[in-house]
Amino acid sequence: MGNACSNHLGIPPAKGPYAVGCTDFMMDHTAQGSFFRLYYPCQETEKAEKPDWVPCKEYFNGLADFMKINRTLSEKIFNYLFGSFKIPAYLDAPFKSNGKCPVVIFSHGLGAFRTLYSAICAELASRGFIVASVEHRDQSASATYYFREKTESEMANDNVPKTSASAQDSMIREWIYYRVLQHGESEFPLRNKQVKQRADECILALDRLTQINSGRPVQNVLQTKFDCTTLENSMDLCRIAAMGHSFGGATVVEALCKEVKFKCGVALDAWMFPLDDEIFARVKQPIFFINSEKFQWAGNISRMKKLDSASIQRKMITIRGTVHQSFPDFTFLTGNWIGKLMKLKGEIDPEIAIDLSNKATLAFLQRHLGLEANFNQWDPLIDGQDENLIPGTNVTVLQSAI
Ligand SMILES: CCN(CC)CCN(C[C@]12C[C@](c3ccc(C(F)(F)F)cc3)(C1)C2)C(=O)Cn1c(SCc2ccc(F)cc2)nc(=O)c2c1C=CC2
Repeated sequence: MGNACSNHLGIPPAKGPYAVGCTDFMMDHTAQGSFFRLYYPCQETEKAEKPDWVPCKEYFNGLADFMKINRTLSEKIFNYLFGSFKIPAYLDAPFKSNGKCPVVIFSHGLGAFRTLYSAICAELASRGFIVASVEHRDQSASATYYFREKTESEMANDNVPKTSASAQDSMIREWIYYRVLQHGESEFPLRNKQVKQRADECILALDRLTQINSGRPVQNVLQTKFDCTTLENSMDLCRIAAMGHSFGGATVVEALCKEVKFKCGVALDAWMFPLDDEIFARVKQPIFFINSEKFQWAGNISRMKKLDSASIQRKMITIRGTVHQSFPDFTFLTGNWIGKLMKLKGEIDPEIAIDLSNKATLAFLQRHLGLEANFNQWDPLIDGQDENLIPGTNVTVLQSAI
């Protein structure tokens, strides 16, 4: 059953002209460092294998904590349901592009982590973007890790001979799990602090990419086979956007406010709660809100509308028949009835929904990053002109609430 049903299920392959490479990058090794999964246009290589979608079991444990279900039981279920899926990209494949690539920094949602939006990130990479999907250490991720040096005693009782000890052997992996809101703890102070840290982590990821692009030596603490020097002069650092899902959508608004290098933002089903009221007047860049039909509510939409501006382009569309989970990869990985039961799928075919979201995103990025591609063919989607799109929102917002 497991393998049979997973044959027709899987993360949809990217549709753009480029093959997609994927690698992980962490620098430095501490919890204050930058950790992201990089998706990029690569050389066609049949020999490279595709990376595991969920890199290790601790992520499933974190997901169980997030969903308040038992760890041992859920680890078996998750492994059975999702253990065999691969990402539609070639692990550590050599970078290839004719010309400088625009850059997108992607921020995941509450309880998610860096690998769960590969359908979106791989699609952008197949269209010529370099995409860094950040893994946040603000305790909003289901799980994440960093490294600390081994103590003398830990080194002592190692059986690794000192001679062969590599950087990795002198380091211990430390896990940070999802921080559950304590009983009676008010949510806003936590989420507000987290959204600020998340924005800083997006800016730090951009700084690391800038370092890699300049050819200055970088030290990736993860010993991948990917050679970062092949990315020298590969990025167009005048064409940078921020993108994110849910909590990651709020992170987009916060990051745009803090860093003008982000020329525009795309917020997928943004959760606006963590943001300070006074931020809305301070954001100067164009923002595209792509919403699901089922997740949004009046209070959340009215905060998005606070960003409406006569001079700065702010757009909003809603994809019919979608739910909050229509954006992360889970929506492709279960059969219909499990998917609908767990609210991982809406009424619309998940591939049609993500295709609309991706094409609308590409059109918006071409318009506001000044790309010379053909993504403007999808301009009508930015205005919600499609049978599966609603211009603006389906949610009624009282005029007084705006
Ligand atoms: C009871 C837990 N309670 C926690 C506060 C609410 C939990 N919840 C609804 C969920 C996530 C759900 C999920 C995942 C994954 C499977 C699986 F089975 F496929 F693995 C199933 C069921 C459980 C749908 C959300 O938090 C929704 N949400 C999300 S979901 C982002 C996400 C998380 C984990 C993923 F694997 C993929 C995507 N990101 C946000 O930024 C925000 C919200 C709400 C406000 C802000």
